[in-house]
Amino acid sequence: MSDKIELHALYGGTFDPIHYGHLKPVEALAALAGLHTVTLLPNNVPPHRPQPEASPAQRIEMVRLAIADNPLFDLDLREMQRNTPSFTVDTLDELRQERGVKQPLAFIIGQDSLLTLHKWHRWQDLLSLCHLLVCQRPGYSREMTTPEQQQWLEKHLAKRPEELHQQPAGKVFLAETPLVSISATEIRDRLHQGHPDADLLPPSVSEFIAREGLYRNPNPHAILRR
Ligand SMILES: Nc1ncnc2c1ncn2[C@@H]1O[C@H](COP(=O)(O)OP(=O)(O)OP(=O)(O)O)[C@@H](O)[C@H]1O
Ligand SMILES: O=C(O)c1ccc[n+]([C@@H]2O[C@H](COP(=O)([O-])O)[C@@H](O)[C@H]2O)c1
Repeated sequence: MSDKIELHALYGGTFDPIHYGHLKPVEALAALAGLHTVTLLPNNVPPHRPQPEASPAQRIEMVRLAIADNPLFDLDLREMQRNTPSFTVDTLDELRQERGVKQPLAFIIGQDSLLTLHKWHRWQDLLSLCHLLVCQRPGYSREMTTPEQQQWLEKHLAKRPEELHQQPAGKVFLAETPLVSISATEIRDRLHQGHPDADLLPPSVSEFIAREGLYRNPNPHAILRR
């Protein structure tokens, strides 16, 4: 048996609901970065946004259905066990304690999340705990918004995916993933207006949403967004 420690990648999200914009870019990322497994990590209390419309149990079930036939993905429910804001740095601290200092760990985000990373709790500690693997997202620049953030990015950029496997943390990998123009907000809005969600998410998730009558009532957050 090889004693090589494999890179473990986690993909956090609110997944309200999970959709092809989550799944397709990450499948491509896995091929580019040599990931054998991607662990989906649904949050309980999203730190920087309104509470999800679907319940935790419904979001978990949608994730389960979405990945049921795809051996690339598995599921970690640890954030669901905490009722405090699901700060990523807390989850990574916990994983580091479990996995030790040598295990290469990565956290996957979309480009929109990278651009607001400086607002995350203890964001400066993230790269001491993991690598960040970043999928492109339509409408979001690959340039950071300030020279300081751009400098930070360039200092940590991984030039080759191999670097992610050779050290436990500290690199940012900007992956050339396909642009998928889907958001959970768009899906919720479509369903609130009685439009179909076809082709935006896996059929099993779409069927679950219909069965549960999810996202059917007028959007509870619409007033807040005006
Ligand atoms: N279409 C997409 N392309 C690339 N990354 C995405 C895409 N949709 C979501 N992500 C990334 O997936 C992670 C989890 O996202 P989240 O569950 O909030 O989905 P969302 O579609 O952005 O939701 P919402 O519209 O409710 O804000 C984030 O890091 C986000 O950047
Ligand atoms: O730790 C933070 O401060 C923090 C702030 C915003 C988002 N996150 C995490 O980033 C992931 C994507 O978040 P979201 O809101 O786009 O679904 C999810 O795992 C969140 O818990 C984490």
